[in-house]
Amino acid sequence: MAQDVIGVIGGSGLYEMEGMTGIEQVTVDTPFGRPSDDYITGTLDGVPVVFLPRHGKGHRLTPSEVNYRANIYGMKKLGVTRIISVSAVGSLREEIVPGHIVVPDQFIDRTKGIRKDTFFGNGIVGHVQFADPVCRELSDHLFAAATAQGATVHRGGTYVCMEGPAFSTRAESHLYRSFGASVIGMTNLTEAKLAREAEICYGVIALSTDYDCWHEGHDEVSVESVIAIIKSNVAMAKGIIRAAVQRIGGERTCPCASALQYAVISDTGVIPVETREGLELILGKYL
Ligand SMILES: CSC[C@H]1O[C@H](OP(=O)(O)O)[C@H](O)[C@@H]1O
Ligand SMILES: Nc1ncnc2[nH]cnc12
Repeated sequence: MAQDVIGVIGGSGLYEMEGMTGIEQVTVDTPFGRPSDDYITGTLDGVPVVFLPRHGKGHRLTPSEVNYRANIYGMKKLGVTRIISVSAVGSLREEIVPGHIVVPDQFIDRTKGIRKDTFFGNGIVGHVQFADPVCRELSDHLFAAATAQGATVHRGGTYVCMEGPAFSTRAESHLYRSFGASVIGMTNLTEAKLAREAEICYGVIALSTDYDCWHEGHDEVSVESVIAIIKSNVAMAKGIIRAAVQRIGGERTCPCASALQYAVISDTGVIPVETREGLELILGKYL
């Protein structure tokens, strides 16, 4: 596939991407195991796109079970340089009404170390910069695309990434509000870290589906209420993706493209052969 492929990771409620043409279902093997599902490759209004449902078709994988490393590695293998993540989130702020879109620019990590969130280890140590965890350029395009589609869009905001799968306690929900966080979900931080290590730009279209459990005037979050909001907004979300892929493209000038340049601290001589081979696609040019 030609360069400059856009990856779309569909979250809860988004298991396929309508409107793609020339589609192929591609099974990808990775040194990190199997991705959530086969990738769907093709074009969306002429733009090369690769689609992957994060939880697998039929929503088979919990947020902790998703093999994020395989998912991101597979995207890299298919030539993806930018990933649009589409996700459902709970709102932690009054003004982020269910049905609104948020394009977050920060994360707080409340995962529990169960998931693998780095390509490093097994004899190679590296530390990428992550102060700005999403790609600013890509996020600007996502904001513009969502606005052009008529959505109410909040630019920036902090996404709390919890482990799940149970939703938060009320005390936790209030705690996250006191942090100044905007939204809560269970997946995006892990993807953002791995995308950064794979030098892939990462940006998020988050659909606010509920007020979690802090809001006295609203029922606490349930799967039923989340799915109801997703269903009534899925056309808008797909419209935003279509509009976004038209805006994105060309040479990358952001720091994401060279995130690994100064990241590796290990002496190249000590890196085991199998580790080196497994990371050739991601790190080969630096080793
Ligand atoms: C169905 S509610 C909880 C579920 O929804 C979000 O999924 P995603 O981020 O893949 O859109 C959240 O992270 C949980 O996995
Ligand atoms: N309230 C919430 N907490 C965590 N993940 C969510 N996804 C959608 N709503 C959520």
